[in-house]
Amino acid sequence: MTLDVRLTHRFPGFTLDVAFAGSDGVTALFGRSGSGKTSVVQAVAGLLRPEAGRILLAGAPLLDTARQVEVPVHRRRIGYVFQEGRLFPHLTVRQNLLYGHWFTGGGAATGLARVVDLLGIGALLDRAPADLSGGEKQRVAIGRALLARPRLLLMDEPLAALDEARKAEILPYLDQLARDSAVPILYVSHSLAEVLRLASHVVVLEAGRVLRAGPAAMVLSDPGAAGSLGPAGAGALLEGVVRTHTADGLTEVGIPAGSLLLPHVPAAAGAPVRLRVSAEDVILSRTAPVGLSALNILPAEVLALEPAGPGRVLVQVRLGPDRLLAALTERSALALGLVPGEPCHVVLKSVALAASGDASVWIPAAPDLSPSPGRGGA
Ligand SMILES: Nc1ncnc2c1ncn2[C@@H]1O[C@H](COP(=O)(O)OP(=O)(O)OP(=O)(O)O)[C@@H](O)[C@H]1O
Repeated sequence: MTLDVRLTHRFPGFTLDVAFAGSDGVTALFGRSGSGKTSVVQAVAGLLRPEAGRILLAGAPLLDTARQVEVPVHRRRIGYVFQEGRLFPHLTVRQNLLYGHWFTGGGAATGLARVVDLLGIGALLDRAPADLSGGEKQRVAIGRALLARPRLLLMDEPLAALDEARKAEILPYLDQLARDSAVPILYVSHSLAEVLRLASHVVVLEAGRVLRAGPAAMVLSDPGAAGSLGPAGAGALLEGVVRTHTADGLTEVGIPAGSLLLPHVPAAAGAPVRLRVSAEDVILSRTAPVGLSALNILPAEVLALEPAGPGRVLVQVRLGPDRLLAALTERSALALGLVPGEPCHVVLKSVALAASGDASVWIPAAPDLSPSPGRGGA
């Protein structure tokens, strides 16, 4: 099921002008505070009527201002999960979960059992919302949205109100949801860690416009998106498979360009993993380096060089079918004589696990984009 969004809208001092297509799985809307993420989500939900635009879900219009089509909010069958759960305080968890059903007339028993299992909320069914932790409330809110049998789930910073421990508690459920549920998700976040873990597609918004959009790995390794992703954010997202665990406590992970050694990854051989390399953790060499302590050295090819602030360049290289960014000083790039098309070697100082097919695997934190101080200055 695809989502196709094209809209323009003016607020005083801010113009939203975006066009992008979502994908199956999770499409992340990523960008600084005030870049327009919530406005886009509200337009898709039908809570904001854009001045002009067309929004298609699975080819059918939710909105088409040129043809005066506007499907009312309650007919869109879109689930919306907000920052804080917004459960009905006077209803139990079970009643909250079934609330959406009363409108859609779905097969309550089977749907409830599946959603309760997916989100691990079986023990909470008879409790009142006041007796739940923040993470549990969010899981119930997600369950309620799913039980209304939505065609699309909108999640606007669903973890933003939670502390790190609660985020870590709920992320595996979101992972599972992204993998198991047939419902596509439009996920708003300015946390790169969440985006890297969950998203198959990323739309980077900047000042009301789409800066870059595409598969997560392409956007992360695109020098044009680096300014919005932050200095430690850009780099590469590599899909790999656990090959073996070595006797000295490392894990060998196969990626299309070869294999990488990581600190022990607690996942079985054959498990898919998503790896994250920050552009700051990549060294380039023209010749195969010798006598280095780094474990991960792979042949690559220079694709492009982009200025990245005073005295800095971002070098995009091809690593097998993958792309990767290296942040270098201009001086190093000149000294190395890096030009597009030339072979080189990448030395990876650090590789982090961004996600694992095994939801129980510990995921190290990736840097977040801190919200900028004021709104409207985007
Ligand atoms: N109802 C409104 N009236 C006037 N301006 C608005 C309104 N809603 C949003 N804006 C402005 O539109 C811009 C985008 O806001 P929006 O909430 O969509 O951004 P965002 O990327 O979701 O931000 P955040 O991450 O802080 O939630 C901001 O400048 C905001 O002040």
